[in-house]
Amino acid sequence: MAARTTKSRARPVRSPSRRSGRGAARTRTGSIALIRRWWKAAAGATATAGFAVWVALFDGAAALERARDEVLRVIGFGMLVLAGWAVYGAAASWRGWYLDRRLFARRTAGAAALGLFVWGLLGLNEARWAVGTVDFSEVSLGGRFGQALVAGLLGKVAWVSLFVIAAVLLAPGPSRWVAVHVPLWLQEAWERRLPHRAAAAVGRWIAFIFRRPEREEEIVIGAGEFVPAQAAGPPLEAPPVVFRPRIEPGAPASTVGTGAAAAFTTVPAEAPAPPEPEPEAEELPSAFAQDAAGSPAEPEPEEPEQLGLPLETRSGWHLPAMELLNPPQPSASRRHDNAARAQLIVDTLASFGVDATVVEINEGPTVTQFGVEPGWEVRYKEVPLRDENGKPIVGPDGRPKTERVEVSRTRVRVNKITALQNDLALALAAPSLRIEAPVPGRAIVGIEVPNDSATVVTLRSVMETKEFAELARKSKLAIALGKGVAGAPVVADLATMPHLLIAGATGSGKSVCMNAIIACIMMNATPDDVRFVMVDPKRVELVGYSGIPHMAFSEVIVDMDKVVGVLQAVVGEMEARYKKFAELGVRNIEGYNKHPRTLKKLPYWVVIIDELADLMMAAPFEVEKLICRLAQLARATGIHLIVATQRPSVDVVTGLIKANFPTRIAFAVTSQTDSRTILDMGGAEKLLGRGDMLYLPRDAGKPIRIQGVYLSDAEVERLVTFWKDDRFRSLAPETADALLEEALAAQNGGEANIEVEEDDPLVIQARALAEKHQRISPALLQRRLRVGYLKAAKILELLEAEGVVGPREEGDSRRVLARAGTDDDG
Ligand SMILES: Nc1ncnc2c1ncn2[C@@H]1O[C@H](COP(=O)(O)OP(=O)(O)OP(=O)(O)O)[C@@H](O)[C@H]1O
Repeated sequence: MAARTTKSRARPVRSPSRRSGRGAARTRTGSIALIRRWWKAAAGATATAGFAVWVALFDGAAALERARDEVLRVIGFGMLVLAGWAVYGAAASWRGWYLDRRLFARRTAGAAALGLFVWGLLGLNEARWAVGTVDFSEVSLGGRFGQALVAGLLGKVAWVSLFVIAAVLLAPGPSRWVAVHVPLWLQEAWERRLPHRAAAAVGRWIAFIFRRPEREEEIVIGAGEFVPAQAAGPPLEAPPVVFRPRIEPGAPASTVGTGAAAAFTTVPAEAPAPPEPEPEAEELPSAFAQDAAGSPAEPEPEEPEQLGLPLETRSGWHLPAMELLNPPQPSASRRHDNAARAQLIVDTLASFGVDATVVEINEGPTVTQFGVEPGWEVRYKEVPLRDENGKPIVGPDGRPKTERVEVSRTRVRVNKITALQNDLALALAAPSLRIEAPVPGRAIVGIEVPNDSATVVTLRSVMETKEFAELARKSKLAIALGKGVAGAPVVADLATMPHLLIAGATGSGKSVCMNAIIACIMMNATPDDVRFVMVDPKRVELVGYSGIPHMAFSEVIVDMDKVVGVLQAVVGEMEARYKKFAELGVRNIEGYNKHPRTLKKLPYWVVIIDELADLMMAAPFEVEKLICRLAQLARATGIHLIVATQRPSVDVVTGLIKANFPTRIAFAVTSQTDSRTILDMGGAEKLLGRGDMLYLPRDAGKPIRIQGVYLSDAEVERLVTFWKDDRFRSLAPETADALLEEALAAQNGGEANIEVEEDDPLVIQARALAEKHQRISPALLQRRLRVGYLKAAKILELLEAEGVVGPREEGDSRRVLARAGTDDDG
């Protein structure tokens, strides 16, 4: 302050010289001021002009657009949230909400959470809109910020939590109500099995999408002729639909009955087509017909590989190409409506008070399996309604009002469904129906309903599947059996079976099955790998194979006299193999073939007997003994038996034979007893014939239903021609005929040693038998006198010498000459 006073006092002091030149100085100062003013005016004018030019050149609209786009890109329509918050802030200050600090804090936090939740919701929405240069499909309606709010799983969890927080803070009352009631709703939904059903439906839907095998082209047997090939039909059924009864099965008895009857009238069930006559062998589909009309003799292998196996083996053998077999043909479209049949099944069950739903439909080549899930058996009770004083409430009609209350809830028993088998067959108008309860490994009951037309499963269609290819790579004895009820291929390894018993009524498909097994092996194994021993008493089925290099003995055995010798020869081979194994210290054929000291690999032997009943008639004791011996011991030596019979009675398929053949195939049989004889359980009597079979694998508790593969005679012929080709002549391995001759000689030698005296008690009994019969045969003596074939033949020779019986006639039987009996048992 003092300094400022000093300064102001000092200012008036001026130099005398300055005072003296005041006029000139004033003139100079005025011109400088003028220059300065001009300069300022010029600068101002220049700046104004520059600004005017800049304004003239500047594109304000574009800049604004850029700014708007940038804002939209970053916050998107989240600006609405910002606006909402601003409105909330204005309202809070206007209304003085901030005065109640706790309420204000809660509401503010709630508004913030709600705003962020809405912003996240916008961030989830990647709309196909664009504003200016902003594409919302890239940045979302919530802009980048909205997108960031819901990024990743954690972001989404946090976003959902924001909603909960907002709801709790802004609406605590309703939130509490929801929190109390939602668990109750969930509990009820759980009790009604809604989540289970939803999960099952989703699971089935996924399974339906991913599991369904590709529709293979197939051939269809139509009404007496093969239906011409058609393009693949419509999808078998819509994605999983659960069929529920249209009537209430759990309702009190009174509601069932009229309800069921009413429901049946509306079911648009289609009447199944009338049974179609058997196709004639000549009337084969296009591919088959081509064969009949003289197909090219033998197609040259085009593919270098088949099933991943080299077509040419090291020893010079060639394996036949797949083209030798008939290609799969497209299947015909079905006329039946599976959805209607499923509805009919649940309605029929419901009409008998059985609650069930069809949860799965599997259409196979011959039958369609409806997977039925048993429902609940609910018991109700009528309880009188009472007012708050405990008095019964009376209705307008004067009767006490009642309420229906659930008393108990139990699962429907499976045998309630199986007991309705005939009623279901009636409702579906199905010729026969089989129920598999439960389907192994599944929580459903399988109701198998025949299709209106069967589809032929060609051998090639199963051999070309990856299941078969995988097995064939591991085993030379891989077999394509057919397709299951859901159309999945079924393959098996004969080496692990290790023996197979096939039984079924005549015309059910046994021979086709055996031919398919043989063909399958012939397609994949050379004579160095596998050899066949074939016994065909019927002289029709297997004789066509004679001459192929796979035969262990050069002929197919048709003569019953040789059967015992053949079986003994096979036993001899088995024993010889065991000796070889012992020398090398190995335990089985695999060990022997891999052993470094093995000079020549041993081939597998497959012994095929077409009619066991004929063998058992000819020499029951020897045949049973030898077959059981082989079945028990031959497996390790690589000898496997396939035995077929059309007489599945206990005298043919004896307990001993059954015990030694754990793997069995039952074709259609006439009675449940026959089915029990083969499989130890019923079911085969319900089969439809023509390749429809039940396959009981070794360790399985239950058989699998399969439509067996079909092999035409022309295919067999082509295969046989292939293997009989001259180019293989030099390679043909030695047969084991010497072994057979040795066995037969031993059998004959044994015959020479059998002494039969005239006063032998057996001869006396034979004479007594002759008195009772008009004809007599060795088989009769074998059965009645319990002797072997050779002894029986010797006794008959003695009786012939005595003139009691005549000479041997057709079928080994002899006429009784000494006197005429009463019955014709021979
Ligand atoms: N897998 C199959 N697919 C379609 N049709 C088949 C199948 N198997 C057999 N068939 C039909 O059934 C008919 C009889 O079959 P097959 O000759 O194999 O019966 P079988 O049981 O051996 O009779 P038999 O004991 O009298 O010899 C065949 O001609 C064929 O038309």
